[in-house]
Amino acid sequence: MNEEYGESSTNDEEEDEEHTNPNENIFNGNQEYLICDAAVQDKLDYETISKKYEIKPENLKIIQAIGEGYYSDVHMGMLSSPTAEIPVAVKTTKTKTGAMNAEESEDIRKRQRQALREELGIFEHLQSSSVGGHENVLKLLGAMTTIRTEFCLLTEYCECGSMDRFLQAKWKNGHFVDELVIEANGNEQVWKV
Ligand SMILES: Nc1ncnc2c1ncn2[C@@H]1O[C@H](COP(=O)(O)OP(=O)(O)OP(=O)(O)O)[C@@H](O)[C@H]1O
Repeated sequence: MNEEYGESSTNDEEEDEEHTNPNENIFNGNQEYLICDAAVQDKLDYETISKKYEIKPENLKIIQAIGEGYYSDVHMGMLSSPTAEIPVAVKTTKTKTGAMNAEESEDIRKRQRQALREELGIFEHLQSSSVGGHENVLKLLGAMTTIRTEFCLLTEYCECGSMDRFLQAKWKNGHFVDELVIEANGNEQVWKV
């Protein structure tokens, strides 16, 4: 998405509400847009990181929560493209900040957005042709960086979840060794589970 947003009202109470239903909190049409006279630091909070990856909110449908990290909640969603619906993992700031008050809550969310912004930068770099990209590197499929309440990054959805848990489960079941095979891939040999 690469739109110029006009001024809109900012409701601090709304922003600091702790929601119990994750799907209610994100992408619920409750958007906050760029305030033109915001401090420079605040403006940075809304700047488009990458025009190439920016998507429109209406093209993303959140389906269900699938995990959480230290800085983020992760949902499975469907991204609409002109030709297809693509399953994606959607990483957002956390629904519950655990903050004691509104100010603290916004501070925490700012740090979470910063962490996601940095992650997005790394992802973008890894996709680039100069680095080469790789079939085993998670693909970045989109991002929303200009709407504070909908800040998120979208990657391809991995049906088996996180690799560490997947491998640990295999190890515990004793399946790990049996399922490892080497496949010839041109001149290279690649491990396949
Ligand atoms: N692309 C994906 N496909 C499927 N599940 C995912 C995907 N990305 C994340 N998850 C799920 O969400 C969980 C947390 O995501 P992730 O591992 O990215 O967080 P983290 O790196 O630990 O968090 P943070 O960056 O906030 O510290 C994972 O353990 C996994 O279950």
